[in-house]
Amino acid sequence: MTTPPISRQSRLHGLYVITPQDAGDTLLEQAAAALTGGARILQYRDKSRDHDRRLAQAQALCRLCRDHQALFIVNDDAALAARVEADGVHIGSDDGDIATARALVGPERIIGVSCYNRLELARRAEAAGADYVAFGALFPSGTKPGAVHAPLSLIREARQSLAVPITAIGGITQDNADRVIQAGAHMLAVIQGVFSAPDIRAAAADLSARF
Ligand SMILES: Cc1ncc(COP(=O)(O)OP(=O)(O)O)c(N)n1
Ligand SMILES: Cc1ncsc1CCOP(=O)(O)O
Ligand SMILES: [Mg+2]
Repeated sequence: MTTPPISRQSRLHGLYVITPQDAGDTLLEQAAAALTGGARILQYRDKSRDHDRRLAQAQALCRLCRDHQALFIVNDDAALAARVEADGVHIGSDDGDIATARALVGPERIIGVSCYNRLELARRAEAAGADYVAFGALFPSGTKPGAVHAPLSLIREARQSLAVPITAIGGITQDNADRVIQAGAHMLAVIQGVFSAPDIRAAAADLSARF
């Protein structure tokens, strides 16, 4: 009897790093450091409209994640996720609906959905086929200063009422990570707390060790 393959969905746990917009030529080097440190999931988040560059960077990051046995998620763009054969896509309220994303990425890939500070959005996302939900910003975020605030109590409440894995995002650092995990988050999504650290690999290793 052959062992069934481990699903992507079962790997939604641990440090989830998101690439910084300003990485420039060092994008791959920075991503490699975070993955070497232990990040289990990496999201390509690029708000530019440079299609060719986005495609090339997504392809390169996808290969890098495969080499590190990490999941690769594309932000906002389900068509790009499908094109580069990423493990999934992350969508928010401006990025189309779950049914459209599912039609683009197919039944097996991961769809993550931003639910901000609203549990009812998460319940609806779960019912519509989301594979994980994200709440935040838990703490003030230098990357997204205008992000709506989600309290830690929401993570606790969500953990009791949802079946899908929960990601926390927004201002997560080595100083507050333990509280977020204790509240019930399966994943910590982090940009500056890893990529603005003096030693990216060490910051990722420290945060990964909290799980
Ligand atoms: C893991 C994760 N959680 C939340 C977000 C935010 O998504 P969205 O609300 O669509 O905002 P942008 O990131 O697109 O500016 C995310 N990207 N990843
Ligand atoms: C994309 C996003 N959505 C809510 S906060 C945030 C930014 C997270 O970045 P950081 O970890 O630097 O606060
Ligand atoms: Mg988005």
